[in-house]
Amino acid sequence: MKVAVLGAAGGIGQALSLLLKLDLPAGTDLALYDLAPVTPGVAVDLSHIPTAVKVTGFGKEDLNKALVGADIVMIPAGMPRKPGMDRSDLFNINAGVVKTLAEAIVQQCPKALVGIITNPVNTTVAIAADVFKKAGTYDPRRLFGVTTLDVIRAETFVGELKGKNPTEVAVPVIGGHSGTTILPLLSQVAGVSFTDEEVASLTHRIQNAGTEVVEAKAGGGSATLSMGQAAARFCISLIKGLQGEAVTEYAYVEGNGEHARFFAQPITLGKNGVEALLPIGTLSAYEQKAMNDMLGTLKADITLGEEFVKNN
Ligand SMILES: NC(=O)c1ccc[n+]([C@@H]2O[C@H](COP(=O)([O-])OP(=O)(O)OC[C@H]3O[C@@H](n4cnc5c(N)ncnc54)[C@H](O)[C@@H]3O)[C@@H](O)[C@H]2O)c1
Ligand SMILES: O=C(O)C[C@H](O)C(=O)O
Repeated sequence: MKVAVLGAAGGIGQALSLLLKLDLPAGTDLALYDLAPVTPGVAVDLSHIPTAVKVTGFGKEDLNKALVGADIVMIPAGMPRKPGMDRSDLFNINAGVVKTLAEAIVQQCPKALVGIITNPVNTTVAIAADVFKKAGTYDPRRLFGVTTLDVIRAETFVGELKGKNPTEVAVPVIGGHSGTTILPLLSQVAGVSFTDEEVASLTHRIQNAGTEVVEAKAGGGSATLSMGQAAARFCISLIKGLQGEAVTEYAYVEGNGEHARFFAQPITLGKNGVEALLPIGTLSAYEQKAMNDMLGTLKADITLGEEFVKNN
């Protein structure tokens, strides 16, 4: 098994690579790629941790070598937000980053499972999909926008509010990964109930949790450590799926198009990536309205990515 991390020297990339060095199955090759000159050093640093995962660093010129034969590619490459910015403000820089990396994946590992972390996820996933489509290699079962951070945040905040161990709380989060497109389904959380006020304030907090971190870091970037953990959890689930275990996760995937071309929903992972699209279940009136209200934004974000690939 080979896992490549693109953007491996960044805040998320380093946290993710550390967790993968610790948690990947013995014998896995972990390839770290980044434009930053420190990348080979990050790999050497990690390689001193005594696990049976072989870490190799690849510098600027060696993207193809990092990708060749990869089974899974995780992409946290690109600019993070600063206070006052929306995720969509990252489009101008990050669209080109994801397009370049997707084009290299087409050449080196067209069958890899690809997890996109780079923002704006609502749009960058559409970019990767259409680069793959143009090249004739697109398989919607193998491309994921990583929205695990929304799920773990929702679990943390519900656990805090209700005095429960967050590891025992499960919160579905559907839609997309920005502002109101992040839609937690609090009506489906087992074993707890919420007042209308709690639903409104928790929903708002989950939707704005990224901004909470951006503001707290005061210009020093966005979530990196919690995102590293979320991405590692998702990557390990992809690995388990490849090994034949049926694992359920939430991710932003191209499903049946019922709500939008790409939509974060529950999926079962297996040997080919998405093995089954699972239903989102029954929504409360509050959630149904929130979904109706945000679909226009989500669809516009997706169209932006589609147009970018068409025109570049
Ligand atoms: N999906 C999510 O839930 C989620 C959560 C947090 C952050 N993010 C996004 O993840 C991205 C990375 O965030 P970060 O905090 O790690 O940023 P960072 O600036 O710390 O790291 C980004 C890294 O990407 C590298 N990079 C830039 N262009 C590259 C390219 N073409 N090829 C390879 N590497 C390249 C940079 O050299 C840098 O090391 C941002 O776009 C951020 O908005 C997404
Ligand atoms: O908020 C951001 O810009 C980063 C990320 O999307 C997050 O949710 O933390």
